[in-house]
Amino acid sequence: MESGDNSSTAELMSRYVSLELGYGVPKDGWRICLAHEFKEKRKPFQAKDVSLSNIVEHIGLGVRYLKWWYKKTQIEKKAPFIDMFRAIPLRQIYGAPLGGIGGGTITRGWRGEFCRWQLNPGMYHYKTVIANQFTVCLRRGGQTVYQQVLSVERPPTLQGWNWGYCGEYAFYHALYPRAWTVYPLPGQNVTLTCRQVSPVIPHDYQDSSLPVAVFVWDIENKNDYPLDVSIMLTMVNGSGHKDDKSGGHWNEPFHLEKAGESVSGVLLHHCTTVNPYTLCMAAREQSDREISHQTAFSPKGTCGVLWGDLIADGRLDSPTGSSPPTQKGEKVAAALAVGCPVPAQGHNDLEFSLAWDMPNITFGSREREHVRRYTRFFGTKADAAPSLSHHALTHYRLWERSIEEWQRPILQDSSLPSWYKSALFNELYFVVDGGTVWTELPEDSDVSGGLRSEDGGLPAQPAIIKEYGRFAYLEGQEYRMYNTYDVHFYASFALIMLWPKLALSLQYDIAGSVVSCDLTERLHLMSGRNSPVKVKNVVPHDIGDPDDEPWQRVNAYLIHDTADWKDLNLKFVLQVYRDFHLTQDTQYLQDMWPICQAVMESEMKFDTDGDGLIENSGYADQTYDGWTATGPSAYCGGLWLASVCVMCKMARLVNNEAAFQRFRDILDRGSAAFDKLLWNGQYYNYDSSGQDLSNSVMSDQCAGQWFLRASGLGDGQFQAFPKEKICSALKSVFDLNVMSFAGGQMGAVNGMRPEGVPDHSSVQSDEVWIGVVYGLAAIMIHEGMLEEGLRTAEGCYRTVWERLGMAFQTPEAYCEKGIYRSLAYMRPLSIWAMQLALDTSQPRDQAPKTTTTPTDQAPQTTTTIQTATEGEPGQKESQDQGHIP
Ligand SMILES: CC(C)CCC[C@@H](C)[C@H]1CC[C@H]2[C@@H]3CC=C4C[C@@H](O[C@@H]5O[C@H](CO)[C@@H](O)[C@H](O)[C@H]5O)CC[C@]4(C)[C@H]3CC[C@]12C
Repeated sequence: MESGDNSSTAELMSRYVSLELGYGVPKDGWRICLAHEFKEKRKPFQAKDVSLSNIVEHIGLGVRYLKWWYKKTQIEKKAPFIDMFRAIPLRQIYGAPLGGIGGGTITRGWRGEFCRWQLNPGMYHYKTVIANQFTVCLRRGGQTVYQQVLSVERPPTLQGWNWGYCGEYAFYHALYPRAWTVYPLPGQNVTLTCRQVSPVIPHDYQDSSLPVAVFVWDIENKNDYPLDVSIMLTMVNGSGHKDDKSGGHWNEPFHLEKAGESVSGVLLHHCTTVNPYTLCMAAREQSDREISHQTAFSPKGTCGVLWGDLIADGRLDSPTGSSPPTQKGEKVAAALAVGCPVPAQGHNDLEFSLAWDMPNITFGSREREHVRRYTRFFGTKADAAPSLSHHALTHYRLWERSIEEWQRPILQDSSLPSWYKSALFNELYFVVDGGTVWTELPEDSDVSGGLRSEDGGLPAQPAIIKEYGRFAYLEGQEYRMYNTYDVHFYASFALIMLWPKLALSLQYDIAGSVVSCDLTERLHLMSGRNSPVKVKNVVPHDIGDPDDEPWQRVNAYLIHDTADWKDLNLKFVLQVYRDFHLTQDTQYLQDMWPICQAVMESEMKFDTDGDGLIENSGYADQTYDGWTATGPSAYCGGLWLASVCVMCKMARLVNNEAAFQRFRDILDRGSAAFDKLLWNGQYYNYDSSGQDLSNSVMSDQCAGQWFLRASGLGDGQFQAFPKEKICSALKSVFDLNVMSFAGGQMGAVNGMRPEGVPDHSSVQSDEVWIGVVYGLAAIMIHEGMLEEGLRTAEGCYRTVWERLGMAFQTPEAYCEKGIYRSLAYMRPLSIWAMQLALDTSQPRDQAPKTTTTPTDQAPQTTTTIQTATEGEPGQKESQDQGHIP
């Protein structure tokens, strides 16, 4: 296996002309020269990309969607949860987002721009605010010798500033949740390294919730004379939205001293009627640092006055007091400068923080007010920006230590390739930048669906949600539904391994929704039929649209009636047991067991012929919602058998012998039917319809086995599939879907014909789903096919991050040529399943121990996974065998 392989990084860095490597920049990560241009420019999937036969098949949906879209956008004046007519065009600009989990995000581009905003929960606004910049000022002997905006842009506005930093001199390096930009200053013998740190810390449920980030500027002076160096941060009050001009915004300087540490800066009060917030830039006071500010300036025209102010003496001179509120139509900005001396041939550094305090939020319906998680530590009064900044500036070194301890075992593992290390950490951006919200559970809310624990239901306020809050993230920035469950199945590995309490909290919410119903009838666009929004005892598709009232109104998705989807209930059962296996939380298992029984009972109706195996219903009734399955299928049938298998396991754990016997019998009969109806000697057929394409090779055919393995099952007593058949199926997928597709360089196509041509029969069978590919790679690793697994996943990483310029916006899908679908998508978080597979399948003394503890009671940084596989008794295994009282 290659280690430290950077062949394609070489392409991304080919225009870099300097030899400088910056200060403290790690070896592994995603690295790109600021002058790089991606050659390939892909387009979003549109109706015109649909083949004639698929147009004919989807004509009804197309017409119904158009009517629905018109009503939504033109009459209700709302944004559709999926806007098929206004896909986000590809901008190959994004870098690591700023901020912790669930407090809103501001994404910076890899060239330093502030360009993607999610301050209103779940709602994205893509706009580069050009006045938001860092500027450097170098002074020698009391004279300014160099002043430069650290941006390669040359905008038509702000002409009084010195733009156009030469991109060939600088590079960006992301290893999320940190990122570095290295700027050698041409002709100055000075190199600046900006390190961006966000508090995204596994097993930490406090600082990880904070809406803050820190920028540490390291200044290296290679001259044999000293310099005075100032860095200025300019920020507009707002996000480039039309609200910025709505009037009433105002700024004020602040100073806060606490526990012997002082910070000062500027507060930018953004006084909108909906979700007002305060943005705050600050710096820590130290003896040889000079902090100065400009409370307010107008970010239009040349802005030469501000520029001249800094150039004069390396500091800013502001009028005292706060600025008057803006007039309608007017924008305001503020600036903060920090300066320090840098000795000859020496170093110094400057620290800035950026915080945004929006403690109370409403979603699109404006029906309820929610409070964000961080208010537990910083209050709900909307006055927390100074203390958030103080906390960030005095704690970021601790955060970094925790991040380093967590990442170190993986980064130092020389058996792992460099691209994988980048993929693993950088894909994690979506936990934060997935429109994520993390709120407190309101005192009056009842997640039990009305059936109280004393009646055998869930607690109204489950302890996990009470203590750790409520968590939701979008299916994708373009597919605006929270916690889309069929997709979360893949992505959930990141949460359960890194923030297991959030994973369990989400499960309690889903469980609550299972026992609830909303019998309002509505039109489902694919079938054209009316049916209820949500019926009882089935898992919802999603927990709602942030532009409506999530948790309150679930199932924003109305393409299909998902009450009849075959995968959702099974994915709940599989996650429950995997989560229990990884956390050993017996209360969780006890609470979820009746819900698992209920959803399995609902699922039984899909076994219409009583052979122990469920059947698909002849439409796209599962996560591949554009790919029809008829009769027993490899995907849903496999998930079913795996679920029945874990029901056996859980029945044993809860000491329910009758349930064990029942599920054991189903497993025996179902396995035989699965084998008979789907096994073709080499792999499991896509479905058993007997139609022309039913023997397509599906890359995801072993998803059930994947979850069994991730749960320490799949062998011995709790086995659902013969090992040799799984291995043969994976080999077929590798040979056909991976190696016979796009020269083996783009991951695995969803569906492949046995003769080696992609299955073009549906709009999704010839797509590559990046999250599915990472999951497939995980199964391969579990089954001992490490080389193949890495090779498979590498194709996706290199395609997305190095070829297509989709860093920090990994899409759901791409085709071999030309198009992609749904940018910034949840599913690719499944890369963490690869890490789980590596952790559990490597010899124990060499395994990088990186994931979760069984109890996870206290915030931790580095952790150890303690799992054992079935038939390989260990301490954990003996725990699993024990009954739960
Ligand atoms: C008459 C016209 C000229 C032709 C119109 C054809 C189109 C109406 C359809 C062709 C392709 C369809 C889309 C394919 C994929 C979709 C994704 C889906 O949402 C989520 O997708 C995930 C899979 O990627 C799934 O796992 C999640 O659970 C879903 O939430 C929503 C539908 C659609 C956009 C689909 C809609 C119709 C077409 C554009």
